[in-house]
Amino acid sequence: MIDQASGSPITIALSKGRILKETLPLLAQAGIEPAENIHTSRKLIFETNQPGVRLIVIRATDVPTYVEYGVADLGVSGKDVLMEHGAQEMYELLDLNIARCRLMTAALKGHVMPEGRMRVATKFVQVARRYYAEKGRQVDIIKLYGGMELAPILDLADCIVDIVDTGGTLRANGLEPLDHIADISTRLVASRAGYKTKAARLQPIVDQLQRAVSQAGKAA
Ligand SMILES: Nc1ncnc2c1ncn2[C@@H]1O[C@H](COP(=O)(O)OP(=O)(O)OP(=O)(O)O)[C@@H](O)[C@H]1O
Ligand SMILES: O=P(O)(O)OC[C@H]1O[C@H](OP(=O)(O)OP(=O)(O)O)[C@H](O)[C@@H]1O
Repeated sequence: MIDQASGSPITIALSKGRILKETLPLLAQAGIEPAENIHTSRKLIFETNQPGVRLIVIRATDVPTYVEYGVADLGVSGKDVLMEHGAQEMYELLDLNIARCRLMTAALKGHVMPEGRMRVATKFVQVARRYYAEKGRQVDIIKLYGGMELAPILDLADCIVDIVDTGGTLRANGLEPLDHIADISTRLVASRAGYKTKAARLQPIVDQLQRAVSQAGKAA
């Protein structure tokens, strides 16, 4: 029998924002509940009802970094963020099947793409670079941090690489989806090195989350 409270704490890194709202019910279903209200607290680190298990709540784009350096044992991160980060030193343990969306290219309706270099606005710089390199298309990437849909309207870019869910944001701004780059959902990740050393304590949490995901799938 393994004492869950023994040794160093298990730290789970959660992405704040959109993903957090959907992650907390899954964690609760898996038996892990923060000791105080994450939504109203300004704290970044939370003890839980499980001795030796704590949560950190950070920017979505920072989760892979905490996991990669091994200071978080598990992380909850969008596949888009993992693709952009590179995430080579990580295991993808589970598809949590939340915050589902697509990574796509989009442009103003009817926009004629240039023959030569194409201007692409995105926050997914590495993903876009890889995608167009594979297609053999010459591009200039313009890094933005949000509201990518504005770039084609003001002729800052010919197209964008962004998240599309309902398509409502594209439509509202006169854009249309073009190429599908990847299906996106939220993943549970672990650092390769960290997972091996703590596997006996991490695996029960992964198993419980797997059950929670299955139950959520059946309920939907
Ligand atoms: N419209 C959407 N529908 C479903 N999932 C989405 C949507 N937009 C983003 N996501 C997913 O949710 C994750 C977090 O999105 P959110 O908008 O909370 O963060 P962000 O604004 O990208 O992060 P930050 O505030 O740190 O820049 C994304 O990485 C993606 O995986
Ligand atoms: O297809 P839809 O259902 O309209 O969803 C897509 C929008 O959602 C995301 O933006 P978010 O609301 O997270 O804003 P931000 O990326 O500008 O912060 C994404 O960047 C798109 O703009």
